[in-house]
Amino acid sequence: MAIALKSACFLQLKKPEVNFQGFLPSKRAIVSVKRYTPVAAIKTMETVGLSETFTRLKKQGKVAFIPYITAGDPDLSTTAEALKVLDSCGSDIIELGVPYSDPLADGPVIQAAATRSLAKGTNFDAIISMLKEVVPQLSCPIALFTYYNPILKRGTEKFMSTIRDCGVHGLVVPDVPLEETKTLRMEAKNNGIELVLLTTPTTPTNRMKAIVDASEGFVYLVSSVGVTGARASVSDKVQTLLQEIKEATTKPVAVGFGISKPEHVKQIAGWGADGVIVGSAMVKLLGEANSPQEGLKELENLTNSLKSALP
Ligand SMILES: O=P(O)(O)OC[C@@H](O)[C@@H](O)c1c[nH]c2ccccc12
Repeated sequence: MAIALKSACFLQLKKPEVNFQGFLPSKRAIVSVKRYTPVAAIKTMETVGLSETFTRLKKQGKVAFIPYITAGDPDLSTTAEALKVLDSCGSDIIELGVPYSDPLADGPVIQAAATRSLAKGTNFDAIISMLKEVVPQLSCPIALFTYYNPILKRGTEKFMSTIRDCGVHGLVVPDVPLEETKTLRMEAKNNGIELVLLTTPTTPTNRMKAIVDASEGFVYLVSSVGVTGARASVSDKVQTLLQEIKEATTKPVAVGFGISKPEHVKQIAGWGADGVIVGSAMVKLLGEANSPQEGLKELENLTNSLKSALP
């Protein structure tokens, strides 16, 4: 397999000569050059799922870096490149958002990204086709991020088998109430998809315990009330919330909402989080740049600065 290294981080992986399609999604062999290894260590990586990723990181005393970007913003080919940049810069899991017309939990940055993407004609089938091309070139797992309606529209079983077949490992659905997750969890399990559930600062303790019990892959701790969007600081309440969740489960906990600076990342890792999730700050760079190449470069720079702040 020929690899042309474009820059310390931006890696152009040629499509592998060997057709990996014959492997089960989780059994793909992959070649990856990680940016932060002084000597480019070419190694074949097995793309593993979310919980296995956290297990590996924990053994290394590392905290997962989990960026979120909106598919199709500014366009799907840039999304494909962005996934490769994020992977090459050492992201441990990538959350890929399916744009939706009524993103009630999203702030202005991600709402605008979804609007731009939908205006470009991005749809679920096009996202799946892109992922079929790109996922075999990645060394980190993808967690698809969607509101509940696109799943219901397609049918839960069909939705799950479709995302499984393109190599997606995880799924995050922020607006499905716990009481309605039974079918979702069953179909996810039947298709080897890890369904991540979310708990918030206002979730009652008993409900939090039920959520962490049901969550697969990791538990998503929403750091603050309100909608997504970069904040100036991270609430100290997150430290207490993390302690409460860790008393209730041994599952990994990743914190999201508002994280946008190296000091945020350091603080959350210091409070014992197993992962940090950064969305709006990433989406803003990609969607508001003067060109896709400029957006990809800025995405690379922000990823490197946040990733280097993590143990
Ligand atoms: O954008 P932020 O503040 O960095 O938060 C992560 C967030 O983007 C991502 O996980 C996400 C995007 N849309 C959401 C809706 C609900 C919960 C989480 C999300």
